[in-house]
Amino acid sequence: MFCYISRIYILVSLASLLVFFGGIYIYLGHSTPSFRVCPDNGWRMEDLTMQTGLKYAQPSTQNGRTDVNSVTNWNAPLVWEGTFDPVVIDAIYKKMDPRVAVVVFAVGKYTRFLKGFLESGEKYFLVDFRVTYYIFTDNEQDVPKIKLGKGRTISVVTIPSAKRWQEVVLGRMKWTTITIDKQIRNEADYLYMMDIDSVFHSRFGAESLSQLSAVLHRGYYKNTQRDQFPYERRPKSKAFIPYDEGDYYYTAAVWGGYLEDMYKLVKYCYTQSEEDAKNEIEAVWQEESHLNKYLLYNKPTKVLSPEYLWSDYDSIPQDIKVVRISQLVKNYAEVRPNGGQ
Ligand SMILES: CC(=O)N[C@H]1[C@@H](OP(=O)(O)OP(=O)(O)OC[C@H]2O[C@@H](n3ccc(=O)[nH]c3=O)[C@H](O)[C@@H]2O)O[C@H](CO)[C@H](O)[C@@H]1O
Ligand SMILES: [Mn+2]
Repeated sequence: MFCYISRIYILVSLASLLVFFGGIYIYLGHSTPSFRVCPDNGWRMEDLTMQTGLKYAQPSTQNGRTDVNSVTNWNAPLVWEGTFDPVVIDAIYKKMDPRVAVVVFAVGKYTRFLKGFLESGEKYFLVDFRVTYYIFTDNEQDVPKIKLGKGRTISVVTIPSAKRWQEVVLGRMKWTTITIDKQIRNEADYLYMMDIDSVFHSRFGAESLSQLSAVLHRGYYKNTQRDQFPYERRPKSKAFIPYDEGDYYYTAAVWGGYLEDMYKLVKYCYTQSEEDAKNEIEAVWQEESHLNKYLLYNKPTKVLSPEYLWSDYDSIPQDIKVVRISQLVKNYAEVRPNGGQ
């Protein structure tokens, strides 16, 4: 009898242990990427909690931006200056203290852009957050020594040189996929992909963080009909989008999200472009075409206005109240290994 009870007791104990640890395993985010937990402090991503006693302006249901739309037709925020309060946003996201990876490529002559990008990034990009710049380059010696803020680091990844710029821009998908698997997965909660030929001019903060955030391309955000978007139109390519479909045209120069969601998307762009290469076709705007295809059928959870990537080539219209980061004017023919466009 005693023996029988103790056997039941052991079985029940084992079962409860299983349930307990199973629960912790699921809680720690091993089930779905959107349930990730910051490993350092156990804070769940996108828990919109805030400390008590914070002082900030009362939000209004009546006043806000009226000159632009600040919500998509799938009810995701469309972020413009004036649609968020940085005090509230920072309070929410600082509680989690996420680790943010920024992946940039500086291959060939593009190392000249590193200094301006990094120095301005230290002034304006997610200030007071933990940031690691992953610099993929074929020339480690040309990575400048920049004074970084607390909790911010640089990690250099050496990759081969390239003969064609198209090879570099598409290669970003391949090398990022490989390096997330090898290294970044254990070091970051969010990941951004960015062009290096840009300079930050103003706050680019935690309001940009979400499961998947994409930026409206400055050239097509206002009056362009969907059949005029520069999507890939040849059915032979994996990036093909028919003329009567499309939401927006997104830039491939700034995009970000949860590490695992970004991994899935970067890998998608990589494998789709590999398929295209097998079929002897290259999408019209390389990875940007594949990115736009993905985001049409897998909607981003935040859409960022062109404030989050403007260009020094263009004048600034009324609805762009602040330029947060801008592409530099460059001599394409001089800076690219196989010349211009
Ligand atoms: C504003 C915008 O929409 N930018 C996109 C547009 O780029 P851009 O015309 O701005 O292309 P780009 O010359 O800046 O190339 C994209 C990035 O690749 C890297 N790079 C490129 C060439 C090279 O020799 N070495 C090197 O390191 C570097 O990080 C650069 O910023 O079209 C490209 C693909 O056609 C990409 O989709 C860019 O994201
Ligand atoms: Mn660029």
